[in-house]
Amino acid sequence: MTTTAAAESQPFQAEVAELLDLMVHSVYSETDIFLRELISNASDACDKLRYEAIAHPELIADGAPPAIRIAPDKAANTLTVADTGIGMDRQELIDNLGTIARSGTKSFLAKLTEAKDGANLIGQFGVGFYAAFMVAEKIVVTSRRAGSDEVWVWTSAGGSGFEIAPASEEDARRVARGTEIVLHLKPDAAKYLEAYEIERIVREYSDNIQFPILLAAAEGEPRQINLASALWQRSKSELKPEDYAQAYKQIAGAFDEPAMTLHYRAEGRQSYAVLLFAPSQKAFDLFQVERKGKVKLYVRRVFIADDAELLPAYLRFIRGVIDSEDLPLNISREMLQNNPQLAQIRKAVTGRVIGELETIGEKEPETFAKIWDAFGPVIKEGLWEDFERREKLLALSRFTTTSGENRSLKQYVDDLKPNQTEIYYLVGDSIERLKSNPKLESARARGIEVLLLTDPVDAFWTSAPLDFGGKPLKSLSQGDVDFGLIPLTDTDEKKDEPEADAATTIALIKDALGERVSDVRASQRLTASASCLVAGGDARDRALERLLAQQNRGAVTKPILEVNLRHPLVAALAGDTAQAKDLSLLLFEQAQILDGEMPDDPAAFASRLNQLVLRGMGK
Ligand SMILES: Nc1ncnc2c1ncn2[C@@H]1O[C@H](COP(=O)(O)OP(=O)(O)OP(=O)(O)O)[C@@H](O)[C@H]1O
Repeated sequence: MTTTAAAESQPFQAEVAELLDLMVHSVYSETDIFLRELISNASDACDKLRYEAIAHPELIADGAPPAIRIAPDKAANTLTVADTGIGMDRQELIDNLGTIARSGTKSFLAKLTEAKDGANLIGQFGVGFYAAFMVAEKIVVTSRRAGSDEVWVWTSAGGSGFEIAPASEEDARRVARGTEIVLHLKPDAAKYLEAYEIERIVREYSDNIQFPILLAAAEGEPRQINLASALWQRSKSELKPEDYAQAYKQIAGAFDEPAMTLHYRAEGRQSYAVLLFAPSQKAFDLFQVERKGKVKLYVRRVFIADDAELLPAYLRFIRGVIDSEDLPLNISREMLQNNPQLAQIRKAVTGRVIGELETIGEKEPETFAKIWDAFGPVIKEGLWEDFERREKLLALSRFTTTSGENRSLKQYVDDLKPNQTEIYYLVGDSIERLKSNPKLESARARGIEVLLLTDPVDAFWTSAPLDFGGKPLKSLSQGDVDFGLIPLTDTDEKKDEPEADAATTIALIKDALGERVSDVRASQRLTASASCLVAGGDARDRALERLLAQQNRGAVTKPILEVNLRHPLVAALAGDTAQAKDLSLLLFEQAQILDGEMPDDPAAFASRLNQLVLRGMGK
């Protein structure tokens, strides 16, 4: 019995209350995961104790090895999961089991509300401990922080809050170190009291937990039901794909299958074991500002840190473990950043990951397409950040182009048109919009492939001068393009239409547009449309400018208006000086709209258009 005299009620943080409400009232098919989450927390707690004990060996002076104990009690209808790990003091119980200290919680909850089966999302987000409320109507957590005399009891039946109280003597005696979690099961969760069910779940989800998991059923001695070895230390030959899949799910807390598994041991100047995975599904927090990595650092099987920046930020979707034989165990988390040995490991492992992705790209294009689909926009951040590996990352990249999907630059270069010396691209918001962009017309008439780039990061990496295989990348909305030497394939291009008089027409338009543009010139890009806007040769691409302007970073420079001298509207302009100003403005505004921009004065645009239409109708 716990003493209730000093019990204190505390409310849950609003997000927790909302989450619990969702868990209790929605029917999730995969309730089994609650056990995985509790075991994973228990294992983390054992990891943390081992780490703290390096500097404070007195914490484990009792000699009790870290372990996890699962005890079903049919008579009491309770399931207990206990560990001899780090434990929690009063404040930690309040903070850790009453709040969710994670950015993105709000948007996650909104998604969870919409989703039919939230289990997958729960896995992505890791609601962790709270998953236990799917099967329990009441949870009692008794915990002793390692080295402390105090033991505290946290009790909650879900709802809006929990109680916190000091433990009774009896409870305190029982919990010598670590955390004991007692689940008072809901009537429909009685199956979790069966030893075979518990064993099944542990085998399925938690076999690779490093610490022994003991099952203490009513009859007989407690027995170990997991393998309790660090999988990454085992040799590849004894492991099956299922073992890896399970290790991935357990290490990453994920539900999907790994799309890439990389397991090796480096020997030489440094020895370390590497077990890394690429998920096949996107994590919800991939684009958060912190861009934190998720590869765990171990030193000789002892967990050291969750995010030791073992890979560059553009590989932050990779999950897994690196276990070093050489780093000092007492390396502080602060020292990790400047450690030269770690820098070497980082460099070598980054190279291996990229190499493995290359191999998958060549040998298993379908798997690679999955990885690229989920993480391409992240990998492309490397084109901007990792100068050293830019060439390799460009070779890895896949693009939607005017010729198809999932095209590599190698394929692009293999299919160059005669006399084509550049790789063309266009940056914009959506593939559909880009496909109808007039700037593609002349390229299309020559069968020239154009990369259609729609990820926000595309505007950035393309702003640096780049080439692939000696062919520079060139934007179709920036500077001059000259397709003159590339033969036409589309005979529709109106080569023999009469051209408007260039000098007069351009002078008229320039005069009409004044300060709106930096220049007006005859276009090489257009065949069917009348006009388009481009950036000057040394100005930023217009898509990047728009993006920066939206974030109030950098002013928008004046564009260049290109006109198609064979277009009847442009031809008409020179012959009708009375209407030249309206027609010029219309050419400018049309071009803005085609780029996804609003004309500066939409009402004036509409009225101008109406007048011209009426005139055309002879009214
Ligand atoms: N058995 C335990 N021993 C010690 N601390 C624990 C234990 N269980 C939970 N905690 C603490 O409570 C926190 C919240 O746990 P919870 O499972 O909700 O999320 P998490 O483990 O941080 O996230 P995730 O589930 O995504 O790994 C943990 O970070 C840990 O600090």
